[in-house]
Amino acid sequence: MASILLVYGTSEGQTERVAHHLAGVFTGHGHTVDLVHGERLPEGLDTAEYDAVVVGDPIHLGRHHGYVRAFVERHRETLNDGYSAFFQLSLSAASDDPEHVAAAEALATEFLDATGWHPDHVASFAGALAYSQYGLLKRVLMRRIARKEGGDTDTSRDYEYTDWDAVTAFAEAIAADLPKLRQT
Ligand SMILES: Cc1cc2nc3c(=O)[nH]c(=O)nc-3n(C[C@H](O)[C@H](O)[C@H](O)COP(=O)(O)O)c2cc1C
Repeated sequence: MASILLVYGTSEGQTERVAHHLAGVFTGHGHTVDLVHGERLPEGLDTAEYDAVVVGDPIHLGRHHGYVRAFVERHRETLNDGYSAFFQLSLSAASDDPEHVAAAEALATEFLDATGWHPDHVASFAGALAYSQYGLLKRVLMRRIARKEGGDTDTSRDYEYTDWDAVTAFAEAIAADLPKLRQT
C-alpha cells in the first residue's frame, strides 16, 4: 500500500471531479490518498512523506493557477527526487483540430519547464464548459473561446468533454508503478 498526495487547482470544479476519480482508482487498489485543494494546503505539509505526489490544474486564459505553480515551485526538489505525476485540463484538449490539442500539451510542457519539475507521468485531458456557473462576461468570453475551439456555444446548458476512460488509464498507469516503488 502506498501513500499518495493529490493536490489540485480548480475554478469551476471539473479538475476537482477528475482528482476525485483518480483518488477512487488509487483507493480501489488499496492505496491511501490525501486529496487537497491547492488553496487549502495544510500547514507544514511535507511532500517527502508521501510515496507519490499527483498534481492537477486546468488552463484559464492560457495559464495555470498561481497557487498550483507556487506549490510545485516550493516542493520542486522533493517532487523531482520522488515519484510524481501531473495532469492538466483545458478546452483546447477537446478540440478536433490536432494543432489545438498540441497547443494544450505545449502549455503543460511550458509549465513544467518553467517550474523545473520533471514528473514521471504527464496527461492533458479535455475539461468542461460550465456556462451555468459563469457570470455574463465569463460566459461571453467562454463562448468566444468555444467557438474558436469548435466547442459548444449554446450557453443555456453545460458541457463535459472529459474522457473518463483516459483519466482511468492515467490513474492505472500510476497505480501500476506504485508497488515497484515500495520495493526500491
Ligand atoms: C475564464 C476561463 C478561461 C479559460 N481559458 C482557457 C484557455 O485559455 N485555453 C483552454 O484550452 N481552455 C480554457 N478554459 C477552459 C478550462 O480549462 C476548462 O473549462 C476546465 O474544465 C476548467 O477546469 P475547472 O472546472 O477545474 O476550473 C477556460 C475556462 C474559463 C472559465
